[in-house]
Amino acid sequence: MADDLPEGWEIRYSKTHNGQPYYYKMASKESRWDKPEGPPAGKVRCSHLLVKHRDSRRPASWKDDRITRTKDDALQILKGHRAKIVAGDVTLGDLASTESDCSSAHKKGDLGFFGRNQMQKPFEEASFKLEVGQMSDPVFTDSGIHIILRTA
Ligand SMILES: O=C(N[C@H](Cc1nc2ccccc2[nH]1)C(=O)O)c1cc2ccccc2s1
Repeated sequence: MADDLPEGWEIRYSKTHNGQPYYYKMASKESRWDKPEGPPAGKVRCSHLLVKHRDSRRPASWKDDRITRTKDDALQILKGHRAKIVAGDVTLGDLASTESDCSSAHKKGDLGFFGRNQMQKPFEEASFKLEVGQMSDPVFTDSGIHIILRTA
């Protein structure tokens, strides 16, 4: 699909090879038959670990059908998780698998690629500020409190 090409690339159709599709990058005047790799233009890929609390939009998860912890307790728990990741004791993905209150826990917290206007604004803003490989500070959304890792 041409709508998931990396920044600056476009799909064209060969005039000399039976209309065969090829890929062209205007800036470098590069052309190639195989589809270029890389994040789709304007999108990021992130994983996250979510700790919900009693004021969350949906105070329930695969882990807990009634979440009653306070927002402050959720923040302390999340800071504890973040410290373990920063210390290198565990990866965000592995910790998300057991500790995240988001259903993405079953995919090590991976949310896939997303563009702007797809996630709650605080989550989007934090995600688009991250460099690949960087982890956020705690981010507050209506769902709860997140740490976000940009993976692509
Ligand atoms: O909204 C979701 N899950 C909610 C919690 C939640 N709220 C979020 C807000 C922003 C980003 C991720 C978020 N996850 C739930 O389980 O109550 C999503 C789950 C998944 C799973 C795979 C890919 C995307 C998503 S978005």
